[in-house]
Amino acid sequence: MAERVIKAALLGFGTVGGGVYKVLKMQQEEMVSKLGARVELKKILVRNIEKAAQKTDDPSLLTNNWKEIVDDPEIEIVIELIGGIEPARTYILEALEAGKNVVTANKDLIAADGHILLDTAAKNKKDFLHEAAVAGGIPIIRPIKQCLAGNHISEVMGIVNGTTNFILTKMSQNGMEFADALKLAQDLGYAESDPTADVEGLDAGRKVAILASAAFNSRVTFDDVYTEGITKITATDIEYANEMGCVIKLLGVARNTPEGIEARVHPMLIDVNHPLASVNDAYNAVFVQGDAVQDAMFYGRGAGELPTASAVVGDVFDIVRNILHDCCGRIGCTCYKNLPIKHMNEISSKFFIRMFVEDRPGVLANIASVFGNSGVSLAQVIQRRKKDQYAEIVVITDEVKEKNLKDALAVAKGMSTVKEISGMIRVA
Ligand SMILES: NC(=O)C1=CN([C@@H]2O[C@H](COP(=O)(O)OP(=O)(O)OC[C@H]3O[C@@H](n4cnc5c(N)ncnc54)[C@H](OP(=O)(O)O)[C@@H]3O)[C@@H](O)[C@H]2O)C=CC1
Ligand SMILES: N[C@@H](CC=O)C(=O)O
Repeated sequence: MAERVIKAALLGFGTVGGGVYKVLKMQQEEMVSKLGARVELKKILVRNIEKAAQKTDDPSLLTNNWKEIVDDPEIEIVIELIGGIEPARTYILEALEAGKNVVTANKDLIAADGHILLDTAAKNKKDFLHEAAVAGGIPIIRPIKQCLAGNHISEVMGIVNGTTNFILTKMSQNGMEFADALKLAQDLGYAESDPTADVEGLDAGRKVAILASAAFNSRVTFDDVYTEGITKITATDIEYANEMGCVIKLLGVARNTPEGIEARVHPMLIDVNHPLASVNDAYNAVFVQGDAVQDAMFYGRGAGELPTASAVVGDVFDIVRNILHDCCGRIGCTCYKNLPIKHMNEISSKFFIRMFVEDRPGVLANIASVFGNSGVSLAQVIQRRKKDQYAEIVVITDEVKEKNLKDALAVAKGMSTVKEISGMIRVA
């Protein structure tokens, strides 16, 4: 019997697009035994054909004309790896409407418009798969939607951005400057085309929105997620954290609480013995808590060419099986609930606060009293450096609502004895 060939097109030939091209080549022989068919790239959409020609031994694959792909009935799978909202959104919708299945790693788009893309796929009985959009090479979307479908999931949390984890690791273990560590992360292909998305916590926020929607069966978009990045974390914060037996990690947290869904990304001090403390470099780790499975942890490379391509090609192979069994479109949008989002002000944590205050008797007592008036009690006070007439102090609060902490800081900032509040980090 003739070998079945399934034709696919790649949109974008950058870090991940190049990785997918390589992984498909690496799987060239074995995929036929695995799937009962061969996946063949028929076209690669690029902007600059001359530049892209250096990355392939078959430049005839390259095109800068989208119509050559969307109007080609032979192409059954479109792999979108351009990134960003437009033209990716238009291409994906047109591909689905033209009866093609789609794979993407585009978290920006899914975190904003995932329901529209999934509904369009369902209407056309086509697959829209996006495993690579969260935590790079780690399987997490499929496990949540399929393997853990028998659970009521109450929490998903972890390290979901490789670039910031790489930067924090290099700053704390090698004393590297922020800018140098970021440059290295860019050179290694971990960062987004605009790395602001990584360092300001936006990329992790998008992943938290996607994870929360899948885990809690309720639509959570990027706008629902509180985001804070790592740009304000200094070498001094890292030193204090080390002294306290902690490390600083950028964590994404999604919780399904009786008051609504908590969805947030921010740096956090965690004990060195916490399992996430040893997740370093561009590695990611995600914890899932379900009523039946209880605890599950997923760990692996969260970014980069081949790890991300591994997740993309897994989706492509899944689609090939669905095509062969004529069952595309099996899993559409799983958001059948409409749960409220809990406001950040209502979320409770302990806090690490670093400030410069006048170095004289009574000042600390005054600060403690101001915090106490807003319902914030201080569990620990550390005093270290002195500069002129000022002392740098670090206070660790007891667990308190964000709103109370903000009120206390607003009053403290106005105190004549407080020169500056230099840092505020939540403590796990
Ligand atoms: N890098 C990673 O580790 C991971 C990335 N992702 C996601 O994967 C996607 C791709 O990321 P990545 O490969 O890193 O990004 P790159 O910037 O490396 O690649 C994007 C490619 O798309 C091309 N491109 C941009 N606009 C167009 C267009 N209009 N038509 C055709 N080609 C276009 C770019 O061309 P040109 O070279 O001309 O700019 C570039 O080659 C993004 O959605 C990203 O968020 C997900 C997980 C991990
Ligand atoms: N820029 C992202 C890439 C993968 O999603 C990251 O650093 O995690």
